[in-house]
Amino acid sequence: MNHRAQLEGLPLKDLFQQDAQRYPRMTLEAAGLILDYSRNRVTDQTLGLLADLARGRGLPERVNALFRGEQLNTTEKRPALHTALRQPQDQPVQVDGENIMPAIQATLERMEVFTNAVRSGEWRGMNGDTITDVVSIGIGGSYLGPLTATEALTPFQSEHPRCHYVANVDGSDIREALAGLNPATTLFLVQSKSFTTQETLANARVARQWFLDGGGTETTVQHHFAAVTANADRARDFGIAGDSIFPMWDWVGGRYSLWSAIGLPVALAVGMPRFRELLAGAHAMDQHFQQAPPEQNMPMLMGLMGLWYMHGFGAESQAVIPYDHYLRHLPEHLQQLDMESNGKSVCLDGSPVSHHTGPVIWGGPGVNGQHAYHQLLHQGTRLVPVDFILPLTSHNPVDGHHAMLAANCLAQARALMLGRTEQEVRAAMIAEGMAEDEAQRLAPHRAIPGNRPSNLLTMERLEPATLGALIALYEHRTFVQAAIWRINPFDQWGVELGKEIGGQILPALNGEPETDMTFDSATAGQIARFRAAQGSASGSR
Ligand SMILES: O=P(O)(O)OC[C@H]1O[C@](O)(CO)[C@@H](O)[C@@H]1O
Repeated sequence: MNHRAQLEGLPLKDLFQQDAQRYPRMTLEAAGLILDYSRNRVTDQTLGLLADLARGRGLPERVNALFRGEQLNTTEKRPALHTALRQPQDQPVQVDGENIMPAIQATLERMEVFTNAVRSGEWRGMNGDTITDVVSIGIGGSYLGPLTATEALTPFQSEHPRCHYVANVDGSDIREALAGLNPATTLFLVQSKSFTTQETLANARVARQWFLDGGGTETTVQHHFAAVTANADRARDFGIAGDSIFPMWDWVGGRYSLWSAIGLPVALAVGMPRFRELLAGAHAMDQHFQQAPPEQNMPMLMGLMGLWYMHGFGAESQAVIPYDHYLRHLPEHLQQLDMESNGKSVCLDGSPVSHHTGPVIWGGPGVNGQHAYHQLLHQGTRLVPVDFILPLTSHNPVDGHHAMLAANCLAQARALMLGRTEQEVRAAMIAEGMAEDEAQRLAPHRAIPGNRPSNLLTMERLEPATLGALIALYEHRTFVQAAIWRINPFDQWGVELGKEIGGQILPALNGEPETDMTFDSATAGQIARFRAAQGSASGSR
């Protein structure tokens, strides 16, 4: 009998009954985070087999290669050095024979000067006013990481500047963001590694026009626009002063760029010392990832158990459910991080993979989800492994709320694990006075299979360092799975085709006469429908 089949006969609740030490043994602490992985369908033997798999696949060597800056992004011939952005200056990292640490430190220092100037009120707007609001314009990795971190660190934010985010090329997004803002006291950060992203440039142009319409001039644009980009020439062409352009580098992937100057809105919101704590927390997780053996390595264990569920039990998704209001954007960030990284069908050598790759990542804040999708987690036909995340203390200890929140979180993990048999349900209903035949009829509906796995990640308090460690943990978890599958987690060619076709459709929607593209009948039909709607909308205005 194979190991997976053996586990079928060993439900989680029995594993707990047989072994009083299961919880302490399957609890691991690193970088301020505590992972309780005892409610997973694993035994010591499973974990040993998974660790053997990791070693057999050369995972520890791949991790060292990542940190050394080897060109792991083989299709774009680049290293992926987000870890260098958060490591101490005295440890050199070479890219093309050059130590990149001085450039990273110089950028952090420039961020510090800029952040201090804006936060202290020394940086003045066009009329000599201090900056009250910062609007970050960017999308994908130039948006989700900073948004997640800014929200997560709300308790550490000063009153000013307030941070706003615009990502979507939907007029409603920017219109809502600008409503109520004063052009004289607003600073825009145009965040784009490439400075070619259509959505970001379209929003930046609207912001610029809004500023000019609000009394700004081509000269005072300099006081109100800064950029973070690896393409400084294009930012300068947009009219942003060289002093206000912060660099990024080819060796930082968009979805791993929170730690670079893309984190500037976070630094503006919480101050540079807090931003440095975020980096330090991520670095602590990096060290753990590099140094701990697979059996005691948090990102490796999480990544390997994820593989176990996908390949052993057919799991297609992974839920991430933070029981913390301030972490409500984390699932969105992890969605991009994991799905843009590991949504791949070929191995590093170009051959097709022989199995599924990245799971669908989804989730939302607990307790809200309990009243929405948890029903499927408990009684649906699919196995969905869950990561619960719970800070042990609250920034807002309102009237016993935090104990209620924690009770719900622990209850979900326990209920998923225990379930309730038909027999138990029937006996309980009869004990409450229900007629036997009615209890018999209802029992299958009310029985809950249980044996559903979850991790519980806790931390003393959600603060910059623990947040840094948490996000780095998921970055490395993603890397672990990619390394075992031998896929490239650092490119994203799949998003290009949509961008290209969007570029062909836009002129047709705008009715540009030179459009000679022929489209399939569905696309052509929808273009005609869209154009007709614009015609009738302009007629009715
Ligand atoms: O920072 P940029 O170059 O504007 O790119 C934004 C995002 O677009 C993508 O290339 C594709 O969605 C992401 O990887 C990236 O984070």
